[in-house]
Amino acid sequence: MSTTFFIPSVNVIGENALSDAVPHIKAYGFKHGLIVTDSFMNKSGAAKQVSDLLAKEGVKTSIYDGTHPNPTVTNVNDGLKILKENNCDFVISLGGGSPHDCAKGIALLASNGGEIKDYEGLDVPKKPQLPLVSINTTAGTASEITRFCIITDEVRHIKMAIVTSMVTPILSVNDPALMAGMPPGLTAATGMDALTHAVEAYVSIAASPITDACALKAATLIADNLRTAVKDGKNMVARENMAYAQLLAGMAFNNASLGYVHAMAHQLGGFYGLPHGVCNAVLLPHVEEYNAPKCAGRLKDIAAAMHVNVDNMSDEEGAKACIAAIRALSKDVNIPANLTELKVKAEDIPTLATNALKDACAATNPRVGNQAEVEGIFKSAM
Ligand SMILES: NC(=O)c1ccc[n+]([C@@H]2O[C@H](COP(=O)([O-])OP(=O)(O)OC[C@H]3O[C@@H](n4cnc5c(N)ncnc54)[C@H](O)[C@@H]3O)[C@@H](O)[C@H]2O)c1
Ligand SMILES: CCCCCCO
Ligand SMILES: [Fe+2]
Ligand SMILES: [Zn+2]
Repeated sequence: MSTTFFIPSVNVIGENALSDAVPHIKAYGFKHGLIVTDSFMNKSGAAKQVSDLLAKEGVKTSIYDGTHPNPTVTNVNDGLKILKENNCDFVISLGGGSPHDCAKGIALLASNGGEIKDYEGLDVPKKPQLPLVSINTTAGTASEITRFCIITDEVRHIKMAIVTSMVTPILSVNDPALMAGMPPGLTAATGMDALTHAVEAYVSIAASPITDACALKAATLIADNLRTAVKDGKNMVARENMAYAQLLAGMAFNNASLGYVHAMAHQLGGFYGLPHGVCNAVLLPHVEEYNAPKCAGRLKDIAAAMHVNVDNMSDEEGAKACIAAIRALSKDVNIPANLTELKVKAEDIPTLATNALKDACAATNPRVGNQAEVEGIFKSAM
């Protein structure tokens, strides 16, 4: 059976990526872009920096800066209104995963019409979204390159996964200078989200030689650079390596998908509005302990990529060493120790587990669990 490898056709990464991306954007010939961002990125002046760069090339911009962390259906509808009022012919997302996903929702409705919930699930939209240029400022969700769009339905308190190549941006920008201002907690959470993407993609039943290469390199770069990026956010070598790491991890999961960590983390995000990366980091060791009987050798490979000496270890020992390395990294970057610290309530676990088993990410987990087992994993993380 063949595999398909989805990524944007143009991806500008590293020092000066933002200014180096401008000629690519100009070449598309767009006239008026909607910048989709959040209030922090607007107040910090980043949105003005982007609009000024484009204005110099004769490209007009309008701004929607109402994106919430875990963007909502209302965010998408509010942004779409501004896009239509200004007759925008393309969309620019500026920020982390939340503005990227909000922008995907806006761009998708601009070309396909209807409501965002109409597109929940796999490959529903018939037409590509309005062209999207994604400028990334966290490292990261890799939403700036993926075919996933996660929108919170604030009425049903669930996160809808819209999975379609029709939401893939045409151009992604990863400039470490836009990431240098991330506080240590955000650097740690988004870095552990990227590690989760690499690990889940590598143990996924849909892994391929291409996604494996991306996942292992991502794990190495994260092991080598995340601690430094958290301790010294102005270390631009660490910031640039984390930008590459999260992009590689995104290339992996965009094509191998994910597993129970994300399926369960999405429920915590939808139910409690908890930060995505933190939920993943707390759940990751517990899910991989559950998965280990089915993918010990794969976890041993991840341990080796994270510079653990597994030469004389069995697969089972290597898997244990991998989970220990993940826990050590999590601790070193001050990720909360458990779900209790995140104020998750034990009485919610049955609902969280039911919804996690329905999440699109669950389908590629290497071990197939049932309600009781997934409840057990949540309980072990409390
Ligand atoms: N579509 C996908 O492929 C995909 C993958 C993983 C996660 N996600 C989604 O991404 C969202 C999480 O995104 P995130 O973790 O990037 O965070 P985020 O976009 O929610 O941003 C979190 C906070 O950090 C701030 N911030 C962003 N960049 C900053 C910077 N450079 N300096 C200082 N502050 C900055 C934002 O203003 C915001 O207040 C979740 O909704 C999750 O579901 C999507
Ligand atoms: C299959 C849905 C993938 C969602 C991206 C990570 O939040
Ligand atoms: Fe996710
Ligand atoms: Zn993620």
